[in-house]
Amino acid sequence: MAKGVLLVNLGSPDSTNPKDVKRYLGEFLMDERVIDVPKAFRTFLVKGIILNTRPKKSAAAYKKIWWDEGSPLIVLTERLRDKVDALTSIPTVIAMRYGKPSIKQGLQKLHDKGVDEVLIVPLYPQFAMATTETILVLAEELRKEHFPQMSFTSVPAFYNHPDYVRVLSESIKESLEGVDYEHLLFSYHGVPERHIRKSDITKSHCKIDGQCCQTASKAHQYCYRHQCYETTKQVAEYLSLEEGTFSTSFQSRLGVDPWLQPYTDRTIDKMGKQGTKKMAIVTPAFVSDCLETLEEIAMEGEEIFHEAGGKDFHVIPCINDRDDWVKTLARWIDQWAVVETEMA
Ligand SMILES: C=CC1=C(C)c2cc3[nH]c(cc4nc(cc5[nH]c(cc1n2)c(C)c5CCC(=O)O)C(CCC(=O)O)=C4C)c(C)c3C=C
Ligand SMILES: [Fe+2]
Ligand SMILES: [Fe+2]
Repeated sequence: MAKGVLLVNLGSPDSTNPKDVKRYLGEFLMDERVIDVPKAFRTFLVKGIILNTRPKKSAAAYKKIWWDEGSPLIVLTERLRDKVDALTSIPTVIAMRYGKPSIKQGLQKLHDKGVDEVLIVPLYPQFAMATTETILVLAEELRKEHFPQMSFTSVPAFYNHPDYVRVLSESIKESLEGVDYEHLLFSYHGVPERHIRKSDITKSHCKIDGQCCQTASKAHQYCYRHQCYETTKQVAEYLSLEEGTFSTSFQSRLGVDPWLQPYTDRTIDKMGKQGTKKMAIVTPAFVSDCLETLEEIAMEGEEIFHEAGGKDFHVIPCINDRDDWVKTLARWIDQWAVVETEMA
């Protein structure tokens, strides 16, 4: 039995050309775990409405953040892979849930190296059906159809893992060194409230009422909202942040359904209008900097803050390919390899 690792991130378009952006958004938004409505309605919404207007707007946004080497999200995931691969003896490849390299290509690469035991690492600290779950479901479908000899194990959501909390907290501490700020906002990618209820394995716990996420429940193993608030809480404890100097919000909503609140854009606007002059912002739902951090937060967010009367807007980078994060991932991989070998 030979072991290998598949690091999986969200993915990006092949280029900033609106045609490539349209193809990417089509694959992304037709995923039933992203826009979770009946297929006929999803097809109408995505192909009949969203893909007629959004690709041009998104392409313009991608143009603002694109690097010479390509999409920041892909380049940063490649850098992470190179560093992790150099630290462990287990072959490590990357894959994207949408776009390239696909999960099928990643598994094929591992297969070609003789790997038949795969550790899947969804690069999302918090579980969501639109991220972690869709990766695992697709990987299993591909395994059954193309790689029946392979077996999979996956790294669970690591939102509260002490190693991850330490890496994220240290990254915040370093970025804030010498920075004068009044408020630190933890901005997570949003999801429709409906997704939270759908992922509730108890079918009755998640009410999104401000209390459920603080009341112990086995539902929290799959509750994105709980896991986001827990990441904030544990980082705040690690950094000894004072109550009232930090808060949590949710960004990037799409469509008219209610998404998790408070919304990041409105929060930034409100803070500026209420007199906050210096704020810092961190985006812990993203391991790699991407469109949502480099454009929506660092550009649009800053503009909202300035227009609302704010002055200094400090954006903390994602953990990307930081050495302590690379070492953490390599250690998790090595631990998995040892345990699996001992059990074999
Ligand atoms: C219904 C729509 C969407 C859900 C639900 C959603 C959840 C979700 N997404 C991420 C991480 C990323 N999303 C990114 C871009 C992006 N997300 C959506 C829509 C939903 N996301 C769209 C339409 C886009 C494309 C850009 C745009 O048109 O605005 C990215 C960036 C990709 C990049 O190339 O840089 C990331 C990363 C999470 C973590 C999440 C749920 C928890
Ligand atoms: Fe998204
Ligand atoms: Fe909850």
